[in-house]
Amino acid sequence: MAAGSSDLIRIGTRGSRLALAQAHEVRDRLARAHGLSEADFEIVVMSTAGDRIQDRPLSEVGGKGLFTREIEDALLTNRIDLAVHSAKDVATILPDGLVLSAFLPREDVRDVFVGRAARRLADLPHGAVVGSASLRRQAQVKRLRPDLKLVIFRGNVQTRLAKLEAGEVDGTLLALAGLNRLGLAEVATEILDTADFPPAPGQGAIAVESRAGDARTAALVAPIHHAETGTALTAERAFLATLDGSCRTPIAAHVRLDGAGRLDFRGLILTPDGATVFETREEGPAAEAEAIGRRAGESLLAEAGPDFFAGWAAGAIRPI
Ligand SMILES: NCc1[nH]cc(CCC(=O)O)c1CC(=O)O
Repeated sequence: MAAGSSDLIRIGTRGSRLALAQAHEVRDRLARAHGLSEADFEIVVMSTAGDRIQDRPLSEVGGKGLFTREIEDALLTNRIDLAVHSAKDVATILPDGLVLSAFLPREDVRDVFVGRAARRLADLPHGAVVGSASLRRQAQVKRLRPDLKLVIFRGNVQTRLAKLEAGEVDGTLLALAGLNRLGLAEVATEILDTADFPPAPGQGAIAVESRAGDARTAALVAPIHHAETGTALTAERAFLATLDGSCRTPIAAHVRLDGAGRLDFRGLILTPDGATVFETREEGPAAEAEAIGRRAGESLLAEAGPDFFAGWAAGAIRPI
């Protein structure tokens, strides 16, 4: 590619260390796939509402695209060519004119416990304090340990680890994928099994977003797209979309592919106190990923009944 700055491939990202690590991974894979060098790319760092609002739980701040909107605006106004996101931060409905054009091979989907008072979640003393900003993780912890006190714990991975170190909480939960990408996996004191801690839809995957009509960027990212991750994410995102993806509902989903064209889907919704859980499993051809995810969502909606979600609207069930 010519060295003229007009030819630079502009990659939009948030500025956290994790976001930058993800943007660099996309850049490096693109460079390898096309015989390009770092000098052919520009990393454009942007701040999102999710980065600026630190004092409230994400579920209260609400709104779709909390970590993506400003970056999507930059795509739509042609200030960047592609955006790199944690797939789990990307809303199920994208702004008109944008598409998810590639997914990188998925990292480990599991959550980890980082404990100070104990190495294992089960060994925390009665009434210990666990910090998490995620309603899903809060509900899953409450389900196993109703005695624990859950507090809102915002900030990027480093900030949360510093708060833990400072003694603000006795333990916290993080995505192993993020720790791996930061080279910080050794801070985990327990890797949580997906049986008890199924991940958020999309956890561990990096998504590339671009303009729908942008053939140049589509061709650029095609070689770095990982088809299996795309299939898993298609099912998990269809599930989330069917359930409305309200950030106020703890939702978990995990797709496994057997490598022979079959897909195994597990999806759950919980009440925030973890006392009630609805779970579904679906199995089918990987080629029907979207329909399987939707079917799983519909079956949970039917099982949980309208009151499950109506309770939220009416405030009958409160976020912890
Ligand atoms: N906005 C939070 C967020 N979005 C993606 C990740 C981790 C990386 C991933 O799931 O791919 C994290 C941090 C965490 O959950 O610990």
